[in-house]
Amino acid sequence: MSSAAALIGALWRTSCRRRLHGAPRRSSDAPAQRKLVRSGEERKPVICIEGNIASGKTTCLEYFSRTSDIEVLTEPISKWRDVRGHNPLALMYQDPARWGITLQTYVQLTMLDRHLSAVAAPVRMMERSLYSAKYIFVENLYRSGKMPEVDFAVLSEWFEWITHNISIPVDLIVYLQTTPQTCYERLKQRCREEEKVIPMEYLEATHNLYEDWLIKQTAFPLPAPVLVIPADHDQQKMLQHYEENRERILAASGT
Ligand SMILES: Nc1ncnc2c1ncn2[C@@H]1O[C@H](COP(=O)(O)OP(=O)(O)O)[C@@H](O)[C@H]1O
Ligand SMILES: O=c1ccn([C@H]2C[C@H](O)[C@@H](COP(=O)(O)O)O2)c(=O)[nH]1
Repeated sequence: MSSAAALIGALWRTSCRRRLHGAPRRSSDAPAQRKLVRSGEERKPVICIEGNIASGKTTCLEYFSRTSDIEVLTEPISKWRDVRGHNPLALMYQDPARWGITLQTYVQLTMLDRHLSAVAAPVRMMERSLYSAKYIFVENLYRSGKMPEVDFAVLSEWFEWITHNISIPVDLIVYLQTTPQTCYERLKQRCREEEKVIPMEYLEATHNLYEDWLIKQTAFPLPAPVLVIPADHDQQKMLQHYEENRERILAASGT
């Protein structure tokens, strides 16, 4: 994979991360943790756009992609739908107990690759993260009884090894906060073949996990501060919200 080469030249180095005053402990804040970091590259701000399925993340990224100084990375969903001729996303929705670990292993790899890829512009905005793959989707499969305990244990070991040993810088999380009902309507409108089987209960479960993680901040460590943007509004209103929040987003990323 493209970023594997980046790791080969990586250095073991003490990772001193900025810590917001009073912010909850973050997963990447292990004291004086020596982590693998990309070498030979200036550190640039990274903003992750988080939100439930069909909440409007891609649409938000499209809007910001019109700004030349921002590099936009969407989720590598085309890979999840086609790895050497197989479709692990479709398989997972057909039989989560059998294929959940297959999809989530590949999601973890491809998201890690996204995080480690060279940043081509002064600011990076990316859709979701290694963190939400684990804290929302793996967690949901496990809690709903659709992922065997051994699969959850193996994925958790991988995740913990990665986050303890590799620096995954995130400077700001922008949470597009929707109701599950809004997502259900947008999901139906988008009509992605693999997702036709998604029931409302699935969106409620992932919504609750997002809320526990990013709003109540009780479930899992936060890798970065969170900016919440209410996202149930129509497209035009959302574009206004993005414009209103542009400075806060870019300022919070340190630019
Ligand atoms: N504010 C909005 N109001 C109505 N429909 C929207 C809005 N934002 C996005 N959509 C539509 O909802 C669907 C899902 O949006 P998308 O940006 O793909 O979400 P995500 O990337 O979070 O899955 C798409 O068909 C998109 O055109
Ligand atoms: O870790 C993950 C991340 C995503 N998915 C699924 C959920 C959706 O069906 C797609 C992503 O689509 P968005 O509409 O952009 O949220 O992939 C998953 O199963 N596991």
